[in-house]
Amino acid sequence: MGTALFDEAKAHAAGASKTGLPARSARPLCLRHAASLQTAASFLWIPQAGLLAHAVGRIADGDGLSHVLWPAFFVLTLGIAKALLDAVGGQIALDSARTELSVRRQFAVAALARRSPIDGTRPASGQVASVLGEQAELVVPYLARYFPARIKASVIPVVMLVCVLAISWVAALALFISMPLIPLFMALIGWRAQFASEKQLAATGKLNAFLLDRLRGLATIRSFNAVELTATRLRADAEDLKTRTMAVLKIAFLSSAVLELFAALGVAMVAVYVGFSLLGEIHFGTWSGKISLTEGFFILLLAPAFFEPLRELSAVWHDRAAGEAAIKALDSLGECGGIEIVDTHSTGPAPGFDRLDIEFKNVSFRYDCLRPCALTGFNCLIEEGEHVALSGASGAGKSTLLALIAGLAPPQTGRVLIDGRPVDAGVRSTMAWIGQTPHIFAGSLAGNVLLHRHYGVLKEALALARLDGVAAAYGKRPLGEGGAGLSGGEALRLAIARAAANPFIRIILADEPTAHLDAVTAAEITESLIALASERTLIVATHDARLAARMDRMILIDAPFSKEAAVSCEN
Ligand SMILES: Nc1ncnc2c1ncn2[C@@H]1O[C@H](COP(=O)(O)OP(=O)(O)OP(=O)(O)O)[C@@H](O)[C@H]1O
Repeated sequence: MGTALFDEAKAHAAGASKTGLPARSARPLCLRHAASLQTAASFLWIPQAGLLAHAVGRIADGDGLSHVLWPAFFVLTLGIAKALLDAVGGQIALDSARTELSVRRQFAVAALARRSPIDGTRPASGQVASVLGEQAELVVPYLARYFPARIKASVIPVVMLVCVLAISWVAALALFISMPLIPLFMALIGWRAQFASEKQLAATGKLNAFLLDRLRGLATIRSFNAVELTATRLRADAEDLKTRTMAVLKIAFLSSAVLELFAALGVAMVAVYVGFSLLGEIHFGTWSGKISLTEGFFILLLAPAFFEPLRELSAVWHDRAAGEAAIKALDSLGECGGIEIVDTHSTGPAPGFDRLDIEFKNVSFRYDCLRPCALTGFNCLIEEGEHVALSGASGAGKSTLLALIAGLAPPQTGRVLIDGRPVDAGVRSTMAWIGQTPHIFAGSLAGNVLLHRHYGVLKEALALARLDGVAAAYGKRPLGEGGAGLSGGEALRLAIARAAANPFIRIILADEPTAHLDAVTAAEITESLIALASERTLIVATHDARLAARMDRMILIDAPFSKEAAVSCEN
């Protein structure tokens, strides 16, 4: 069962690889099996009702209770079988819905992981967290409950109608008249419900994104005295979400009210007809001329059951609207677009490369078509082991160049070659990136340096980064959130120690490592970097003349709009 679903999920993914989206119309096979079991369970009510009506008829005819023992036994047996089929079907539906959700989540996460960190169009983290965590859960009730309910609603009423029609065409007509009005009204309401659900989920995502963003910048908000303005905006967004949620609830209540009204009318019409027929007031509407108590009771038992699948469908109608909106939101996370990282398939530590020379061949790159090129026709060769400073005016493209070496984006024209081949995940695993604000995980300083590597390398890495004193002071105590408690210089040293603890590193990319540091700390960081880069390639984008002077050579990058070539000069 699980395998079949998985195969189908793989087929989704295969079909999706061209479009970037899983095929939405395909339903896992297991969901169909679950719906079949639950439908079969509902059908068992027909023989149960027949047996009950038969027993009541016998009792009314004055037969002894012994004549109803066998029907009672069969009603009980059918009841147990019905409950079992329903429970097994429900469990299968739930399991398949969860598996389907996992497949869609994996697909969305894989697509997000491909998006480059330099892609400015990436969805906000708060929104992603809201869609992947909270909103995605709405897919489960939609698939597990709505899908089987829809199958039941399309099959069971028809069969029950045929059973009633076999006895009385008037009772069948009463049911038939009230039935189509229900799906019609529910379809009309459903379109509105889905629209409202999509808007509500979008508002939830927006509010989460806004909240996370502002929480991250709480210190800035406080220092610029913008607390009240932020709170006002938050209040307005929360109010908007409340309005949208109320709109969805209003529609949900409306759809239930419509169904109950028509179901009650249908059952009432049948009950009036059967009652007056049994009293002898009505003499038409049956094939046999007169309705018996057994037949009348059978029709009365089937009438509410006729509406039951529709009532069930109405109860999960809102799940459909919310579930489809959640699938849409998940799929939109999985959509291709924006800047993608080159080759995200991790191959583990790279096997031996010959010489990791880095070569730019006529490389041009722009972030999007609305912006000018960040690099134009750029050529250069950096040999393995060289220490190079990238210099140039702010906005000249130094960080962009580092990003292209790391394969965080492919160039639009030209080629970036390392060891004579385009950048891939293997060669990326030989690189360390040292930025101005390294990410510090929740945990101890040693844990942040090692990142699950062997403990043996810790001492040497800390010593190289001149972080041993700080590490001794912290001991096993966890660092504050986002590295709170570490100075900017110490956070940078931690990044250097991390790179030193990784034995596979051969290329170090450093983006303005000494920016915002005082002269003494900048000099210390410079020394640590040079120690780290011994027998390794070091490429530093910097405005720091002292750091640049310690490199073997400097590559000067022209200002934007006029970069035809890079000027290289020996130190
Ligand atoms: N993520 C991004 N999305 C869109 N445009 C970007 C992005 N990052 C940089 N740019 C643009 O690309 C150009 C080059 O930016 P880049 O950061 O590479 O310059 P830089 O030389 O490193 O500047 P600085 O010395 O100020 O750090 C600039 O015009 C910048 O506005």
